[in-house]
Amino acid sequence: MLEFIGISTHTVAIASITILSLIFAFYQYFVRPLYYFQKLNIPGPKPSLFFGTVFTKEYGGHLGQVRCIKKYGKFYSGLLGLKPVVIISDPEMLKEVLVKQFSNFSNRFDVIPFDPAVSRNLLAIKDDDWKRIRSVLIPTFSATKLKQIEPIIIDACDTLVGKIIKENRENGKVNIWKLCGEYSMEVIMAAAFGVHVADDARGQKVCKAAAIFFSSSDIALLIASVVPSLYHFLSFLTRNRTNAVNHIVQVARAVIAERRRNLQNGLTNRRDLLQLMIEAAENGKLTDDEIVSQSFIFLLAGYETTSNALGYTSYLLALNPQVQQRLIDEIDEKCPKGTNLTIELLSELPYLDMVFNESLRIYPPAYIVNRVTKHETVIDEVKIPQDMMVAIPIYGIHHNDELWPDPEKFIPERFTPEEKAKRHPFAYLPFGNGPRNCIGMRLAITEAKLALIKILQNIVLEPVKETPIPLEVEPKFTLSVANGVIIGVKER
Ligand code: HEM
Repeated sequence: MLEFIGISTHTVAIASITILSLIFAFYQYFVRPLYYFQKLNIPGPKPSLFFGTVFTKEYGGHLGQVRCIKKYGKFYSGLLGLKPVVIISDPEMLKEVLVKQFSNFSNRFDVIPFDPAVSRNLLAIKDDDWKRIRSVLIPTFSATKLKQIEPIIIDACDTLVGKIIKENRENGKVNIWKLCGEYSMEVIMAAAFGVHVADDARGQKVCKAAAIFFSSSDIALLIASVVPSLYHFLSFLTRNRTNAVNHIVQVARAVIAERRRNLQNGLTNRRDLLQLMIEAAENGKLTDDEIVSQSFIFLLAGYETTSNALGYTSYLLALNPQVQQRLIDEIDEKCPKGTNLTIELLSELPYLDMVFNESLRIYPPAYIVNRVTKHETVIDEVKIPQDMMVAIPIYGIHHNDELWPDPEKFIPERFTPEEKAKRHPFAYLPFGNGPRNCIGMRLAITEAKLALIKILQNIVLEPVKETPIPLEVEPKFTLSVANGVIIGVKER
């Protein structure tokens, strides 16, 4: 019959097989994952075709974590595009993942594909490579080594407070979010790239590149999360990001070369994170590619997180005058204006510690982290398959009212030693936990606390009519805010 209209049965057979194969492939690749967890009897929100659960309004982002924990409990499932993921929020189970069964959970799932020039970074590398590089870098972040970059931080604190006062005198208000960003950038550039942002053209080049990197489109990442193999075909969408990375890499290489020339010429170099890594390289412990990758990841993981933490704390203090006054009293007693700031001072300010901890609880800049299983395991009688991505919803845990009564309230007293002792240590994870926790934690805390002391020695923070209340928080690369945060200040 079909021969009458010029189509042979042979052609029809081939077309039918092709169509059936395509339907089968479509089913296998896109539809089957939707039922993966149903078969395993693991609860979770219903995934949608192509995008799974994590991009949906109801279950995606930081607020989705809170909703899901309430609805599905301590262990639920999701789909990151097509990738099955289990989400664990129970502190005891997390202790198992992050510490007790660490050897099975020592790697992360590669959500972000890194450009090859910076792919040897600590966040991304795996297994023995990670172990080796982490052990080389750990001493670089020790208290003694941190002391060596203290002058960089103190300088940046002075600049920050100078800028706040100037902006307030000119405008009667301050974009504290932006200024905290500049402060954090100044510290990380000086510490990890050895360049001074204000008066070094290379510093400005990296700053510009970083700004492009942090603001560039995530469409490629979104598509890659659905079909990972497509990422490399999307280079036209990631060109800006790749160029930005190349600029950052060029500067890092130039500074490394300059530092080596200095040493050959008998000059001494400043002691910062970069210098400590260069010294490790002299002993054959790191390659130049690895140093560049670490400088890059310190910028990526350390800039926005620390800046946001300081921005959120300033915002919370402005809105909570009683807490702010108590903190000012503590600062006035232990280190009044004019006292030389030092890292040692921080141990004398317990209320500052409580305030900063509570701020990181309410607004954890790294609001989700993950691990991946090497082999199948059982935790709390739940079977977790091999190669499974395990997500840890930090924001959801910090806002779980079973762990934190009145979770939206800013109550620094939650962090008195007595209150802390009553709580499971894995109910609070702003820096992750276990051997693969945040390596920059000590630097971040020091940087933020010294800035807060310097700020409150000089000014009082307060809300103005432009201050966003409530704060609209956006889950981007870090937990961020949409349009900056404007506050008022009064000089003391
Ligand atoms: C307030 C600021 C910061 C926060 C909230 C934060 C948070 C985190 C979190 C939650 C993780 C994952 C931990 C885990 O998976 O258990 C992490 C990892 C990491 N952070 Fe931070 N971080 C901050 C600042 C910094 C700074 C200043 C640096 C570096 C200069 C840094 C470098 C890193 C690196 C390299 C990793 C990967 C560690 C590894 O895999 O071994 N972070 N951070």
